[in-house]
Amino acid sequence: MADLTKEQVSQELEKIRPQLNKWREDYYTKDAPAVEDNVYDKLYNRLLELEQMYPELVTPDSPSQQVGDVTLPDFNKVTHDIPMLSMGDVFSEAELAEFNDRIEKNVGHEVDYNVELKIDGLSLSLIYENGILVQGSTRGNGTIGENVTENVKTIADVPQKLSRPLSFEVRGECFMSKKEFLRLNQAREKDGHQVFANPRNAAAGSLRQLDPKITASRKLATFMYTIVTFDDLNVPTQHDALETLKELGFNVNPTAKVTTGLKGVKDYIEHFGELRDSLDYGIDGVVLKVNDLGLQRDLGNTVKVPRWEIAYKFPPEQAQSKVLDITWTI
Ligand SMILES: NC(=O)c1cc2c(=O)c3cc(F)ccc3oc2nc1N
Repeated sequence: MADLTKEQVSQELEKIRPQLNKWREDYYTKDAPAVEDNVYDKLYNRLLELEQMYPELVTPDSPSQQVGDVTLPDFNKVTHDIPMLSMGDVFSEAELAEFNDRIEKNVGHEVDYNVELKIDGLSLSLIYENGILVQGSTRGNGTIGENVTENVKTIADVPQKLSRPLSFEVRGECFMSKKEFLRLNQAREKDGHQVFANPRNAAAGSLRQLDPKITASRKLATFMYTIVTFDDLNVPTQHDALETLKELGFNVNPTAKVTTGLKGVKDYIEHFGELRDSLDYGIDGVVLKVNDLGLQRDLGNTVKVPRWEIAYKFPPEQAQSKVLDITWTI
C-alpha cells in the first residue's frame, strides 16, 4: 500500500464512511441489502486499513465504532451481560495461515480447531432458567439487543423446556431454509408485497417482527453453537459443547469437524464449497474455532472479535467456482 498522506486518507475516509453507513442502514433496518456482503466487507476492511494508518481520523460515526445490527426503536431492549461479538473475516488461504501462525505463536504449539459451516442467518441468544426458556434476543449492537422472546417461542426447533433444569445462555444462528424462502416470496408476490432479497434478510425480517403471529407464519430454524456459561457442565472443547447442545435438544449443524492445525481445513472448505448450492440453508463461509475452551479463554477477545476464531468467507454465490480455484500451498 503506497504511503498516503493524512489529507489523502482523510478524503478517502470522508467518502467511505457515509457509503458504509448507508449500506448498513439498508442491511439492518430495511432488511434489504443494497450490495453483496463481500462488497461491504471489502470496503469495510479498507476503512479499517485507513483508520489504522491515522487513528486520529477515526470518528464516532465511523462504522468501525459500531458492532452488529442497528436496533429498531420499537423493540424492548435487552443487555447482553457477555457481549455478543462478531467474527473477524478472511478471504484467502494466506490470511488463514496468518491467523493460524498468530494462534500458534500465542499458544506456543499447534492447536486443534473445531471447523464449522458459517450459516448465513442472524445471531440469536436464548436464556434458560431451571430449564425453561425465559428470553430470546438478537445481537443488536453486541451489548444491547432486541427482545424477541415471543417470536422465538414460535420457532419449532427451539426447546421451550430442557430435559434438565439448567440455568444458562446458549447462542446460535437463526435462519430460514431456501425452500421456505421460496415459498414465502411466492406468497408475498401473490399478495403484492415486496419480496425479500435473500434468506438471511427474510429470516431477519421474520424474527424482528413486532407481531409474533407473523413470525409464527414463517418457518424459521436455528443451529445453536455456543454454551455461554458452561462452568458446571464440564465441557472441555467446542466440539463437546456442540454434542451437549444436541443432547439437550437443540438443533446443531451436523457438519462440524475437529482438525489438527490447518490440516483438513482445505478439504473441508472445498467439500462444502462444492455442496453449497445443494444445502437447504445458506452458508457464506467456514468458521475455525480453537477447540479447547481453556485456550479460548486464555486467548480472549479484542473489543470487537474473539482472538480464538476466524471466519473464512466464500466468494459470492455466482463466483462459486472460484472456491475451487484457490491454489492451496498448505
Ligand atoms: N454464522 C455461524 O454459523 C456462526 C457464527 C458465530 C459467531 O458469530 C460467533 C461470535 C462470537 F463472538 C463467538 C463465537 C461465534 O461462533 C459462531 N459460530 C458459527 N457457526
